[in-house]
Amino acid sequence: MIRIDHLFIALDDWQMTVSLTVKAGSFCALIGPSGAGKSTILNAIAGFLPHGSGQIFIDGQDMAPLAPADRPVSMLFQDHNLFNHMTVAQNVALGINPTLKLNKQQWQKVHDALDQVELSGMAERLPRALSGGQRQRASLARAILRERPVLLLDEPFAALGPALRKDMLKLVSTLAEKNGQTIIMVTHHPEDARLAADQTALVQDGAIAQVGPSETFFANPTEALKAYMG
Ligand SMILES: Nc1ncnc2c1ncn2[C@@H]1O[C@H](COP(=O)(O)OP(=O)(O)OP(=O)(O)O)[C@@H](O)[C@H]1O
Repeated sequence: MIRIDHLFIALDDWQMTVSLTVKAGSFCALIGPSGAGKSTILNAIAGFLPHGSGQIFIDGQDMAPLAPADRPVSMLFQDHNLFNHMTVAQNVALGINPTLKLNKQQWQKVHDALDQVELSGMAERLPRALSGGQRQRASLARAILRERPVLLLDEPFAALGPALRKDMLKLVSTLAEKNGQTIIMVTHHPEDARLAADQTALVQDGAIAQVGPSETFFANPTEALKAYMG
């Protein structure tokens, strides 16, 4: 379980205070206007942002003393996930060992992960020889391979067309379920939340304006959600 408890963050003159609980193994979508603080929440969980008061717990463990690399978290961004000078397999292998010194068994894991995202035929290609969707699948393979209990997705499929985005959402949900991972995903598409998320939270002006199970969330909109949805 992820528990964010009265987390306070100040960035210049912008401030945010957030509390949010995400059940272990579930999928939470963060929606909301630009600049509301969605990415800031993910960055705080990943340890990229120092925070003031408040706490973040993952499976009961306080994240405060842990450096980003030691947190039980993998993060996937909209782009810039892959190194252009490395092959797809090498990029995925970074998830196991940043020095790329892998034994035979570990390389097998890399190829198994590529298999899971249906990229096994492209292991030796450079990222530039992949489509946008294939690149995101390679990034996803690396995130899965790291076997961290929490997967943070920051608009990972925003650049993809609607059909491909839907496919990627299904893929990420299926793989996370199989691997028992908890997901928090930032999206600008409420339909993505409806489709894939167990729980949705509306982030607005540095606070959670509405949160609940996705099936009832959109059926019972607050004024804030009505305004966001237009
Ligand atoms: N390093 C920083 N220094 C100062 N202010 C920042 C910094 N990073 C973000 N902010 C501000 O914090 C606020 C929240 O930003 P954040 O990126 O979390 O929003 P968001 O909801 O993810 O927006 P978007 O949907 O546009 O990506 C914004 O007002 C932004 O300008």
